[in-house]
Amino acid sequence: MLKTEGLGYWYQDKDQPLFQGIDLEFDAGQSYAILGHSGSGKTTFLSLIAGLDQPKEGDIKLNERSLKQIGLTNFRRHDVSIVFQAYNLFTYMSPLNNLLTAMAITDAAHAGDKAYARQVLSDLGISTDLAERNVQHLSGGQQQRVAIARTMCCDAKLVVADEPTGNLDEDNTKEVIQQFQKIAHEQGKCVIIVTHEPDVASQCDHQFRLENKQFVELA
Ligand SMILES: Nc1ncnc2c1ncn2[C@@H]1O[C@H](COP(=O)(O)OP(=O)(O)OP(=O)(O)O)[C@@H](O)[C@H]1O
Repeated sequence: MLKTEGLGYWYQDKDQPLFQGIDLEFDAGQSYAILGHSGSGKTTFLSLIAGLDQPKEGDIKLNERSLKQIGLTNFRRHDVSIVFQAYNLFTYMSPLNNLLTAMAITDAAHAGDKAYARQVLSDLGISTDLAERNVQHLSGGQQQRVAIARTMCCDAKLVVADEPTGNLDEDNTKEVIQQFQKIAHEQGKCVIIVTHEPDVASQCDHQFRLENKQFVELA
């Protein structure tokens, strides 16, 4: 589904590329973890496949179409959904309105469907009562579940997450990873997660480590 071809990136003020010549394939219905030491370039890689930045070398293709051909704005709106460590919800809105807004912005099939949004939230343990409160009244674990619900109710087939469990305790981490597995296995989406935590990575279907400018697949 998503392919990188000879992908390379470097920041102008650095004399070395972060990675170069990267050929990877990510399939629908599968989850992938990207590990690597701090500063190795994991977030940079994620920002390229999320269409937030452009490669210096090589190409990224979604279903054989280059992101350049799709157009980054179009790609970001319809094809990719991002989950951040800091949740990045609209903090002045309720969980329900966060989902409705995301569905409207991305022209999702369920746009405007309040009952559907409530059901997705409820499946993730966000009660009808919580769904109507301001998100700032929710715990970190609950806010991350709202962020995941937002991803689930949008139609983007690619889901990328940057340290999604970085702020969560053990129980919430387990819950969140289970939800990502559901997104991959039940919704048939391609899930790519950057994480520092080997325990989190080992629950994904595939693991890569970014080291020495290359991605090495772990057994
Ligand atoms: N906008 C930028 N300009 C210049 N250098 C940058 C920029 N963003 C990141 N870097 C540098 O690029 C390298 C890779 O950063 P990146 O955030 O991708 O690493 P990471 O593996 O995600 O790190 P961490 O695990 O600590 O989040 C680091 O040395 C970082 O300082």
